[in-house]
Amino acid sequence: MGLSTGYSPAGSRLVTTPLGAGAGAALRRSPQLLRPRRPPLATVRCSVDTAKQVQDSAATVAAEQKASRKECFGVFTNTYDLKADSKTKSWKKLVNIAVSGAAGMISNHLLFKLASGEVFGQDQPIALKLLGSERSFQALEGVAMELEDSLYPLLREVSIGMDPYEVFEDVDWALLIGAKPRGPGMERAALLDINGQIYADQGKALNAVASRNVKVIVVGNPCNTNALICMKNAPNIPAKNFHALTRLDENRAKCQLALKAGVFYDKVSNMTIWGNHSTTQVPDFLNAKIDGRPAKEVIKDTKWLEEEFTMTVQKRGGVLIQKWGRSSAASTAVSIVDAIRSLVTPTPEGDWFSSGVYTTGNPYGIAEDIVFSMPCRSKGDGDYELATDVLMDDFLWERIKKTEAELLAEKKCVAHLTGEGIAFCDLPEDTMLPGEM
Ligand SMILES: NC(=O)C1=CN([C@@H]2O[C@H](COP(=O)(O)OP(=O)(O)OC[C@H]3O[C@@H](n4cnc5c(N)ncnc54)[C@H](OP(=O)(O)O)[C@@H]3O)[C@@H](O)[C@H]2O)C=CC1
Ligand SMILES: O=C([O-])CC(=O)C(=O)O
Repeated sequence: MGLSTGYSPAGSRLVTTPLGAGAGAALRRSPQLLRPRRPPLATVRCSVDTAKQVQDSAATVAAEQKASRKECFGVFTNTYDLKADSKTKSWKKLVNIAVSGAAGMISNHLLFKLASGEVFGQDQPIALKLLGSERSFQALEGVAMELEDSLYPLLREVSIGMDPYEVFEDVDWALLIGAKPRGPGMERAALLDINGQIYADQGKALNAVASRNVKVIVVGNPCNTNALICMKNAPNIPAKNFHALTRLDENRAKCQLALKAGVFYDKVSNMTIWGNHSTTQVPDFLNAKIDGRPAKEVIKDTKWLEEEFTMTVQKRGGVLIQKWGRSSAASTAVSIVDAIRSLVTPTPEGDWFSSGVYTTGNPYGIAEDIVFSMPCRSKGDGDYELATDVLMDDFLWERIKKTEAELLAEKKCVAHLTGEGIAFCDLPEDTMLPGEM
């Protein structure tokens, strides 16, 4: 970084300031400027590649700088030369990551993990594109200020906005967390409709402007059906690229098996969560292994596995809310990190991980055309294959059918959002999110 530029307190004029003062200038903006009608958005790159400046005409560069700086947050308006950094530090090409619900609880943990390099690696510079709303915009600026103050070397750009068509432009990853929480007395059908609408809009936006190979992880609940809606509204993006987060459930299940077996949790492998991220989910103890041996051989108490273990995992979120008064945020952020890392690093030989993915073409006989948590393996290229070396028995299959029935019913409730006709909502029973009791 050389000369640094920031917003003037007056707003429209760009001023050149000594290095570091750009952030201060951004923070001193008046309240109106802190909440502009149209928020600053990264419709162009935040940064200006100084190597490129040498070749381009001065006028083009000036225009590009003006446009880009206007649309980035605080210190991230500053010029940097990523090419020079890549050379000296062997950094990879910048990865663009969009996060929705970015001012929420989960994001508050996740963003700092992303920026620290623990997710994509210490040689991977990133740009964060944070999606908020009128409701959260000021909070989002607070989040961006904390990111500025953390001085993460790998965090090259931060932009904030309220329009998914602008925030999602060229993104390589979309971590979709924003969703209305289910309030007391609210029907699951109403939640499906409200949040489904959000995910239909965001799917359309991804379809229009994101990288053609964007990987999408849907966290906002009900995450399986939200992921299906998002995917159906993004026909130009491979269906395989959409995931619903069930990694938190997998982590919870591993923890319970480790506790019962008296081992550390890194000894538990092949832990599948089948189905919906709800209380019908199926933590699979038939295929799970402890220290390389079938879990059922190590834990001989079948009653415990079938009843207590299963229920504890299904309802872990609710118990946590009762204790803490809020839903899991830190452990959810950790599980999002795990989910991403499972896609960008090769799966250890013989193991697998759980993710809610599109069922079409699945080898297990699960109904097609839903998003269902299943065992996956990755070569570390962002893609995955479903594991085929999986055992099935009557107990497991019966439970899988129950969670499948729930997802098929959810799908009917949102037919108006997936382009499949008129919605008809007749849920088999009002099952709960893991966080509800
Ligand atoms: N899959 C999983 O394993 C888990 C999923 N979850 C789910 O993740 C989601 C986010 O959780 P968390 O970060 O704790 O929640 P928060 O309430 O802290 O944040 C959620 C964000 O959602 C956005 N939002 C979108 N629409 C609405 C709306 N109509 N009303 C209120 N907020 C809205 C808000 O941002 P903005 O205003 O900017 O849009 C808000 O910041 C929830 O749906 C939760 O159920 C939680 C734990 C585990
Ligand atoms: O229901 C919620 O919001 C929380 C949740 O998904 C979980 O803890 O698994």
